[in-house]
Amino acid sequence: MESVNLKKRSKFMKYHFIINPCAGGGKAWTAWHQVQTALAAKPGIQFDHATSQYAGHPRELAIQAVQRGDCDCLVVVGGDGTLHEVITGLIATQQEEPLPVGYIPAGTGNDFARGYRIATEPRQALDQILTNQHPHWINIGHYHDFSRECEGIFLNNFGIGFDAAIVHATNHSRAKAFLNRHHLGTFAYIYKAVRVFFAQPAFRVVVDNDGHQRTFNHAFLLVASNHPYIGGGVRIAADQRIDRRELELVVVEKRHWLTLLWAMLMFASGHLVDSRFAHLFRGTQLRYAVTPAQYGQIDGDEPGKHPFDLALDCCSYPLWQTPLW
Ligand SMILES: Nc1ncnc2c1ncn2[C@@H]1O[C@H](COP(=O)(O)OP(=O)(O)OP(=O)(O)O)[C@@H](O)[C@H]1O
Repeated sequence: MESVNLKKRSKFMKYHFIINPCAGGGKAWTAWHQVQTALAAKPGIQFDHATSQYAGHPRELAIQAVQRGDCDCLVVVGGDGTLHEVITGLIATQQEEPLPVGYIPAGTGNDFARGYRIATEPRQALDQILTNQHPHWINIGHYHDFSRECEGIFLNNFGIGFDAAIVHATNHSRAKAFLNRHHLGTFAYIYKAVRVFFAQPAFRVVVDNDGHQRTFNHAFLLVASNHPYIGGGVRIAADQRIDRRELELVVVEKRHWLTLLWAMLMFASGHLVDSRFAHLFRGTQLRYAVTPAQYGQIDGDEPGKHPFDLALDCCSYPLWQTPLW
């Protein structure tokens, strides 16, 4: 994918907003109203919008925007799941000159905004888009799962085991909608994390590290990251950068519940990578397999519970948004 002609777009751009009104328990809808007010105060900015009506619709709206060809930048108002869907749709269209994306974060976790340094205040995030002058190419994780013969991307992370079981438990919790509505989504994660900690069994991971196999028979947490943050701001890959063509894989083992508890406390405090409990692998390509069946999470979405046989590599996509620093 080339960045040809993207520079000339900085003036007279037309923005197409895609809003997921349900993201963040309705936070995105409030954010969109703030964005609309801010746009109304800036005459001359051309924009239109579409509201997603169901899960999967953001992807379809992104593809339709490319097919119409009547905008210069797609702006997502929603959570990381909505952004993931939109970029998946855009990559699927295989545009010669990719339509750049801006993001107004309004989900529960907003890890992508932390990783790319986007303000969580909608008007400030909008300014980062409107004042931007050139495309910023970000790294994106691409996976092929040979166990199910499917592929896809991740902007944040692809987790298997502990974090994915928390995502599963939280997503299927009856309290989630209530807690989100009252901006208490983080408590739902913590509550489920404690329960999963005791319930989650160890599993087997075989990592192919440049032709040398490393086997972990008691893996508990396995996360491939594209930037440092997971689970609403926990630092799991401290040195990872979203503008660097690289992925980081961390494996944590369950040897004894006390050492695991210590590792999980290091994880929660953002110091896991400094601990002796974490095994790190870095590269533009990663290859590993997991047995038996485990929960997975891809940017917070659930591919289901099954064995994984994964090959990861990197691709890139342009954002039209200046990072905060
Ligand atoms: N109108 C809609 N009704 C229900 N779901 C929708 C609608 N529009 C989009 N979705 C789906 O909602 C899902 C979750 O969105 P998203 O991840 O952005 O919000 P969130 O879960 O609140 O935020 P976070 O991922 O930060 O926790 C996406 O898969 C998206 O397809």
